[in-house]
Amino acid sequence: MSALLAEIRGLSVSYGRDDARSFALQDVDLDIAKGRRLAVIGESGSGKSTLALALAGLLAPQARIAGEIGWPGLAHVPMAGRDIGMVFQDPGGSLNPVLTIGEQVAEGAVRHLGLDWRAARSHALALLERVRIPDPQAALGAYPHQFSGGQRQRIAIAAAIAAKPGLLIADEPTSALDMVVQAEIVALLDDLVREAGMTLVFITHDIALASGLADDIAVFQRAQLVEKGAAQAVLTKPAHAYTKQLLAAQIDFSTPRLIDGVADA
Ligand SMILES: Nc1ncnc2c1ncn2[C@@H]1O[C@H](COP(=O)(O)OP(=O)(O)OP(=O)(O)O)[C@@H](O)[C@H]1O
Repeated sequence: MSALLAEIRGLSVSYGRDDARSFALQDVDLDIAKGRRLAVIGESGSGKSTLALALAGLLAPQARIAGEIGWPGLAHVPMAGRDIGMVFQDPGGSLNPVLTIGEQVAEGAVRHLGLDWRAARSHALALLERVRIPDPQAALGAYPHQFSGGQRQRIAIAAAIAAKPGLLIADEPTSALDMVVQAEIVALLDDLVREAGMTLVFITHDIALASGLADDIAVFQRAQLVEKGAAQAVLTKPAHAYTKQLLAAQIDFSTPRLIDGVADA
């Protein structure tokens, strides 16, 4: 049994006035095991991104929060950028168009690892090589618009892990990409988290994509966590009608790796 990284207890997040409050998350209890890959699945608006932002301490100031997130084993509440790396759907959103790739990937190492810019640039070069950006030396001085969508996402991943975070949260990181590139990015994330022993929270509406990578699955529907468990169990013996519906929709599109690809629990 893995140690716990995070313990989410009775977490509710709501927006709006008292008389018209809408819940983005409602009474969520979820454990995130250290070193495992958790897929958070659900339709649009089910609260997945809210969960990611709550973990990273990045909820909007107007969000009303109840319940708690505990970090057993950590001496302090983790900080986004340093202890938690974030990758979003649109790498354009996380990369600054007017800064070079080198500056952006090196920045986390300067700020959080205390490297000087020269050392951070070497660190950035190694990271760009690691995420397989062609000609990484030239890439250091290039700008985001000079890369394809898939390459930009690889660069955003390099920037997200530059400070060596223990937790990587990827929020729909492949939704804007074509299917071949999607699979490559998922494989890259999988390699990186295994290598570094990172914990991964992978948010997606695509249960088939999640099945290739997840150890554990949490299924959200309308702000509620409706099912959670080891990926193998959730995918082969779903307990909740909504999970069954998601699986049935995938099976209709005949995704053979849905069950075959499930990581061992
Ligand atoms: N800052 C905010 N102010 C008001 N409502 C919000 C805010 N952020 C999220 N919500 C609402 O909370 C609900 C959950 O949103 P959330 O983005 O977490 O869902 P999601 O499952 O990630 O959806 P998607 O896949 O479309 O990103 C939605 O109804 C959304 O409109």
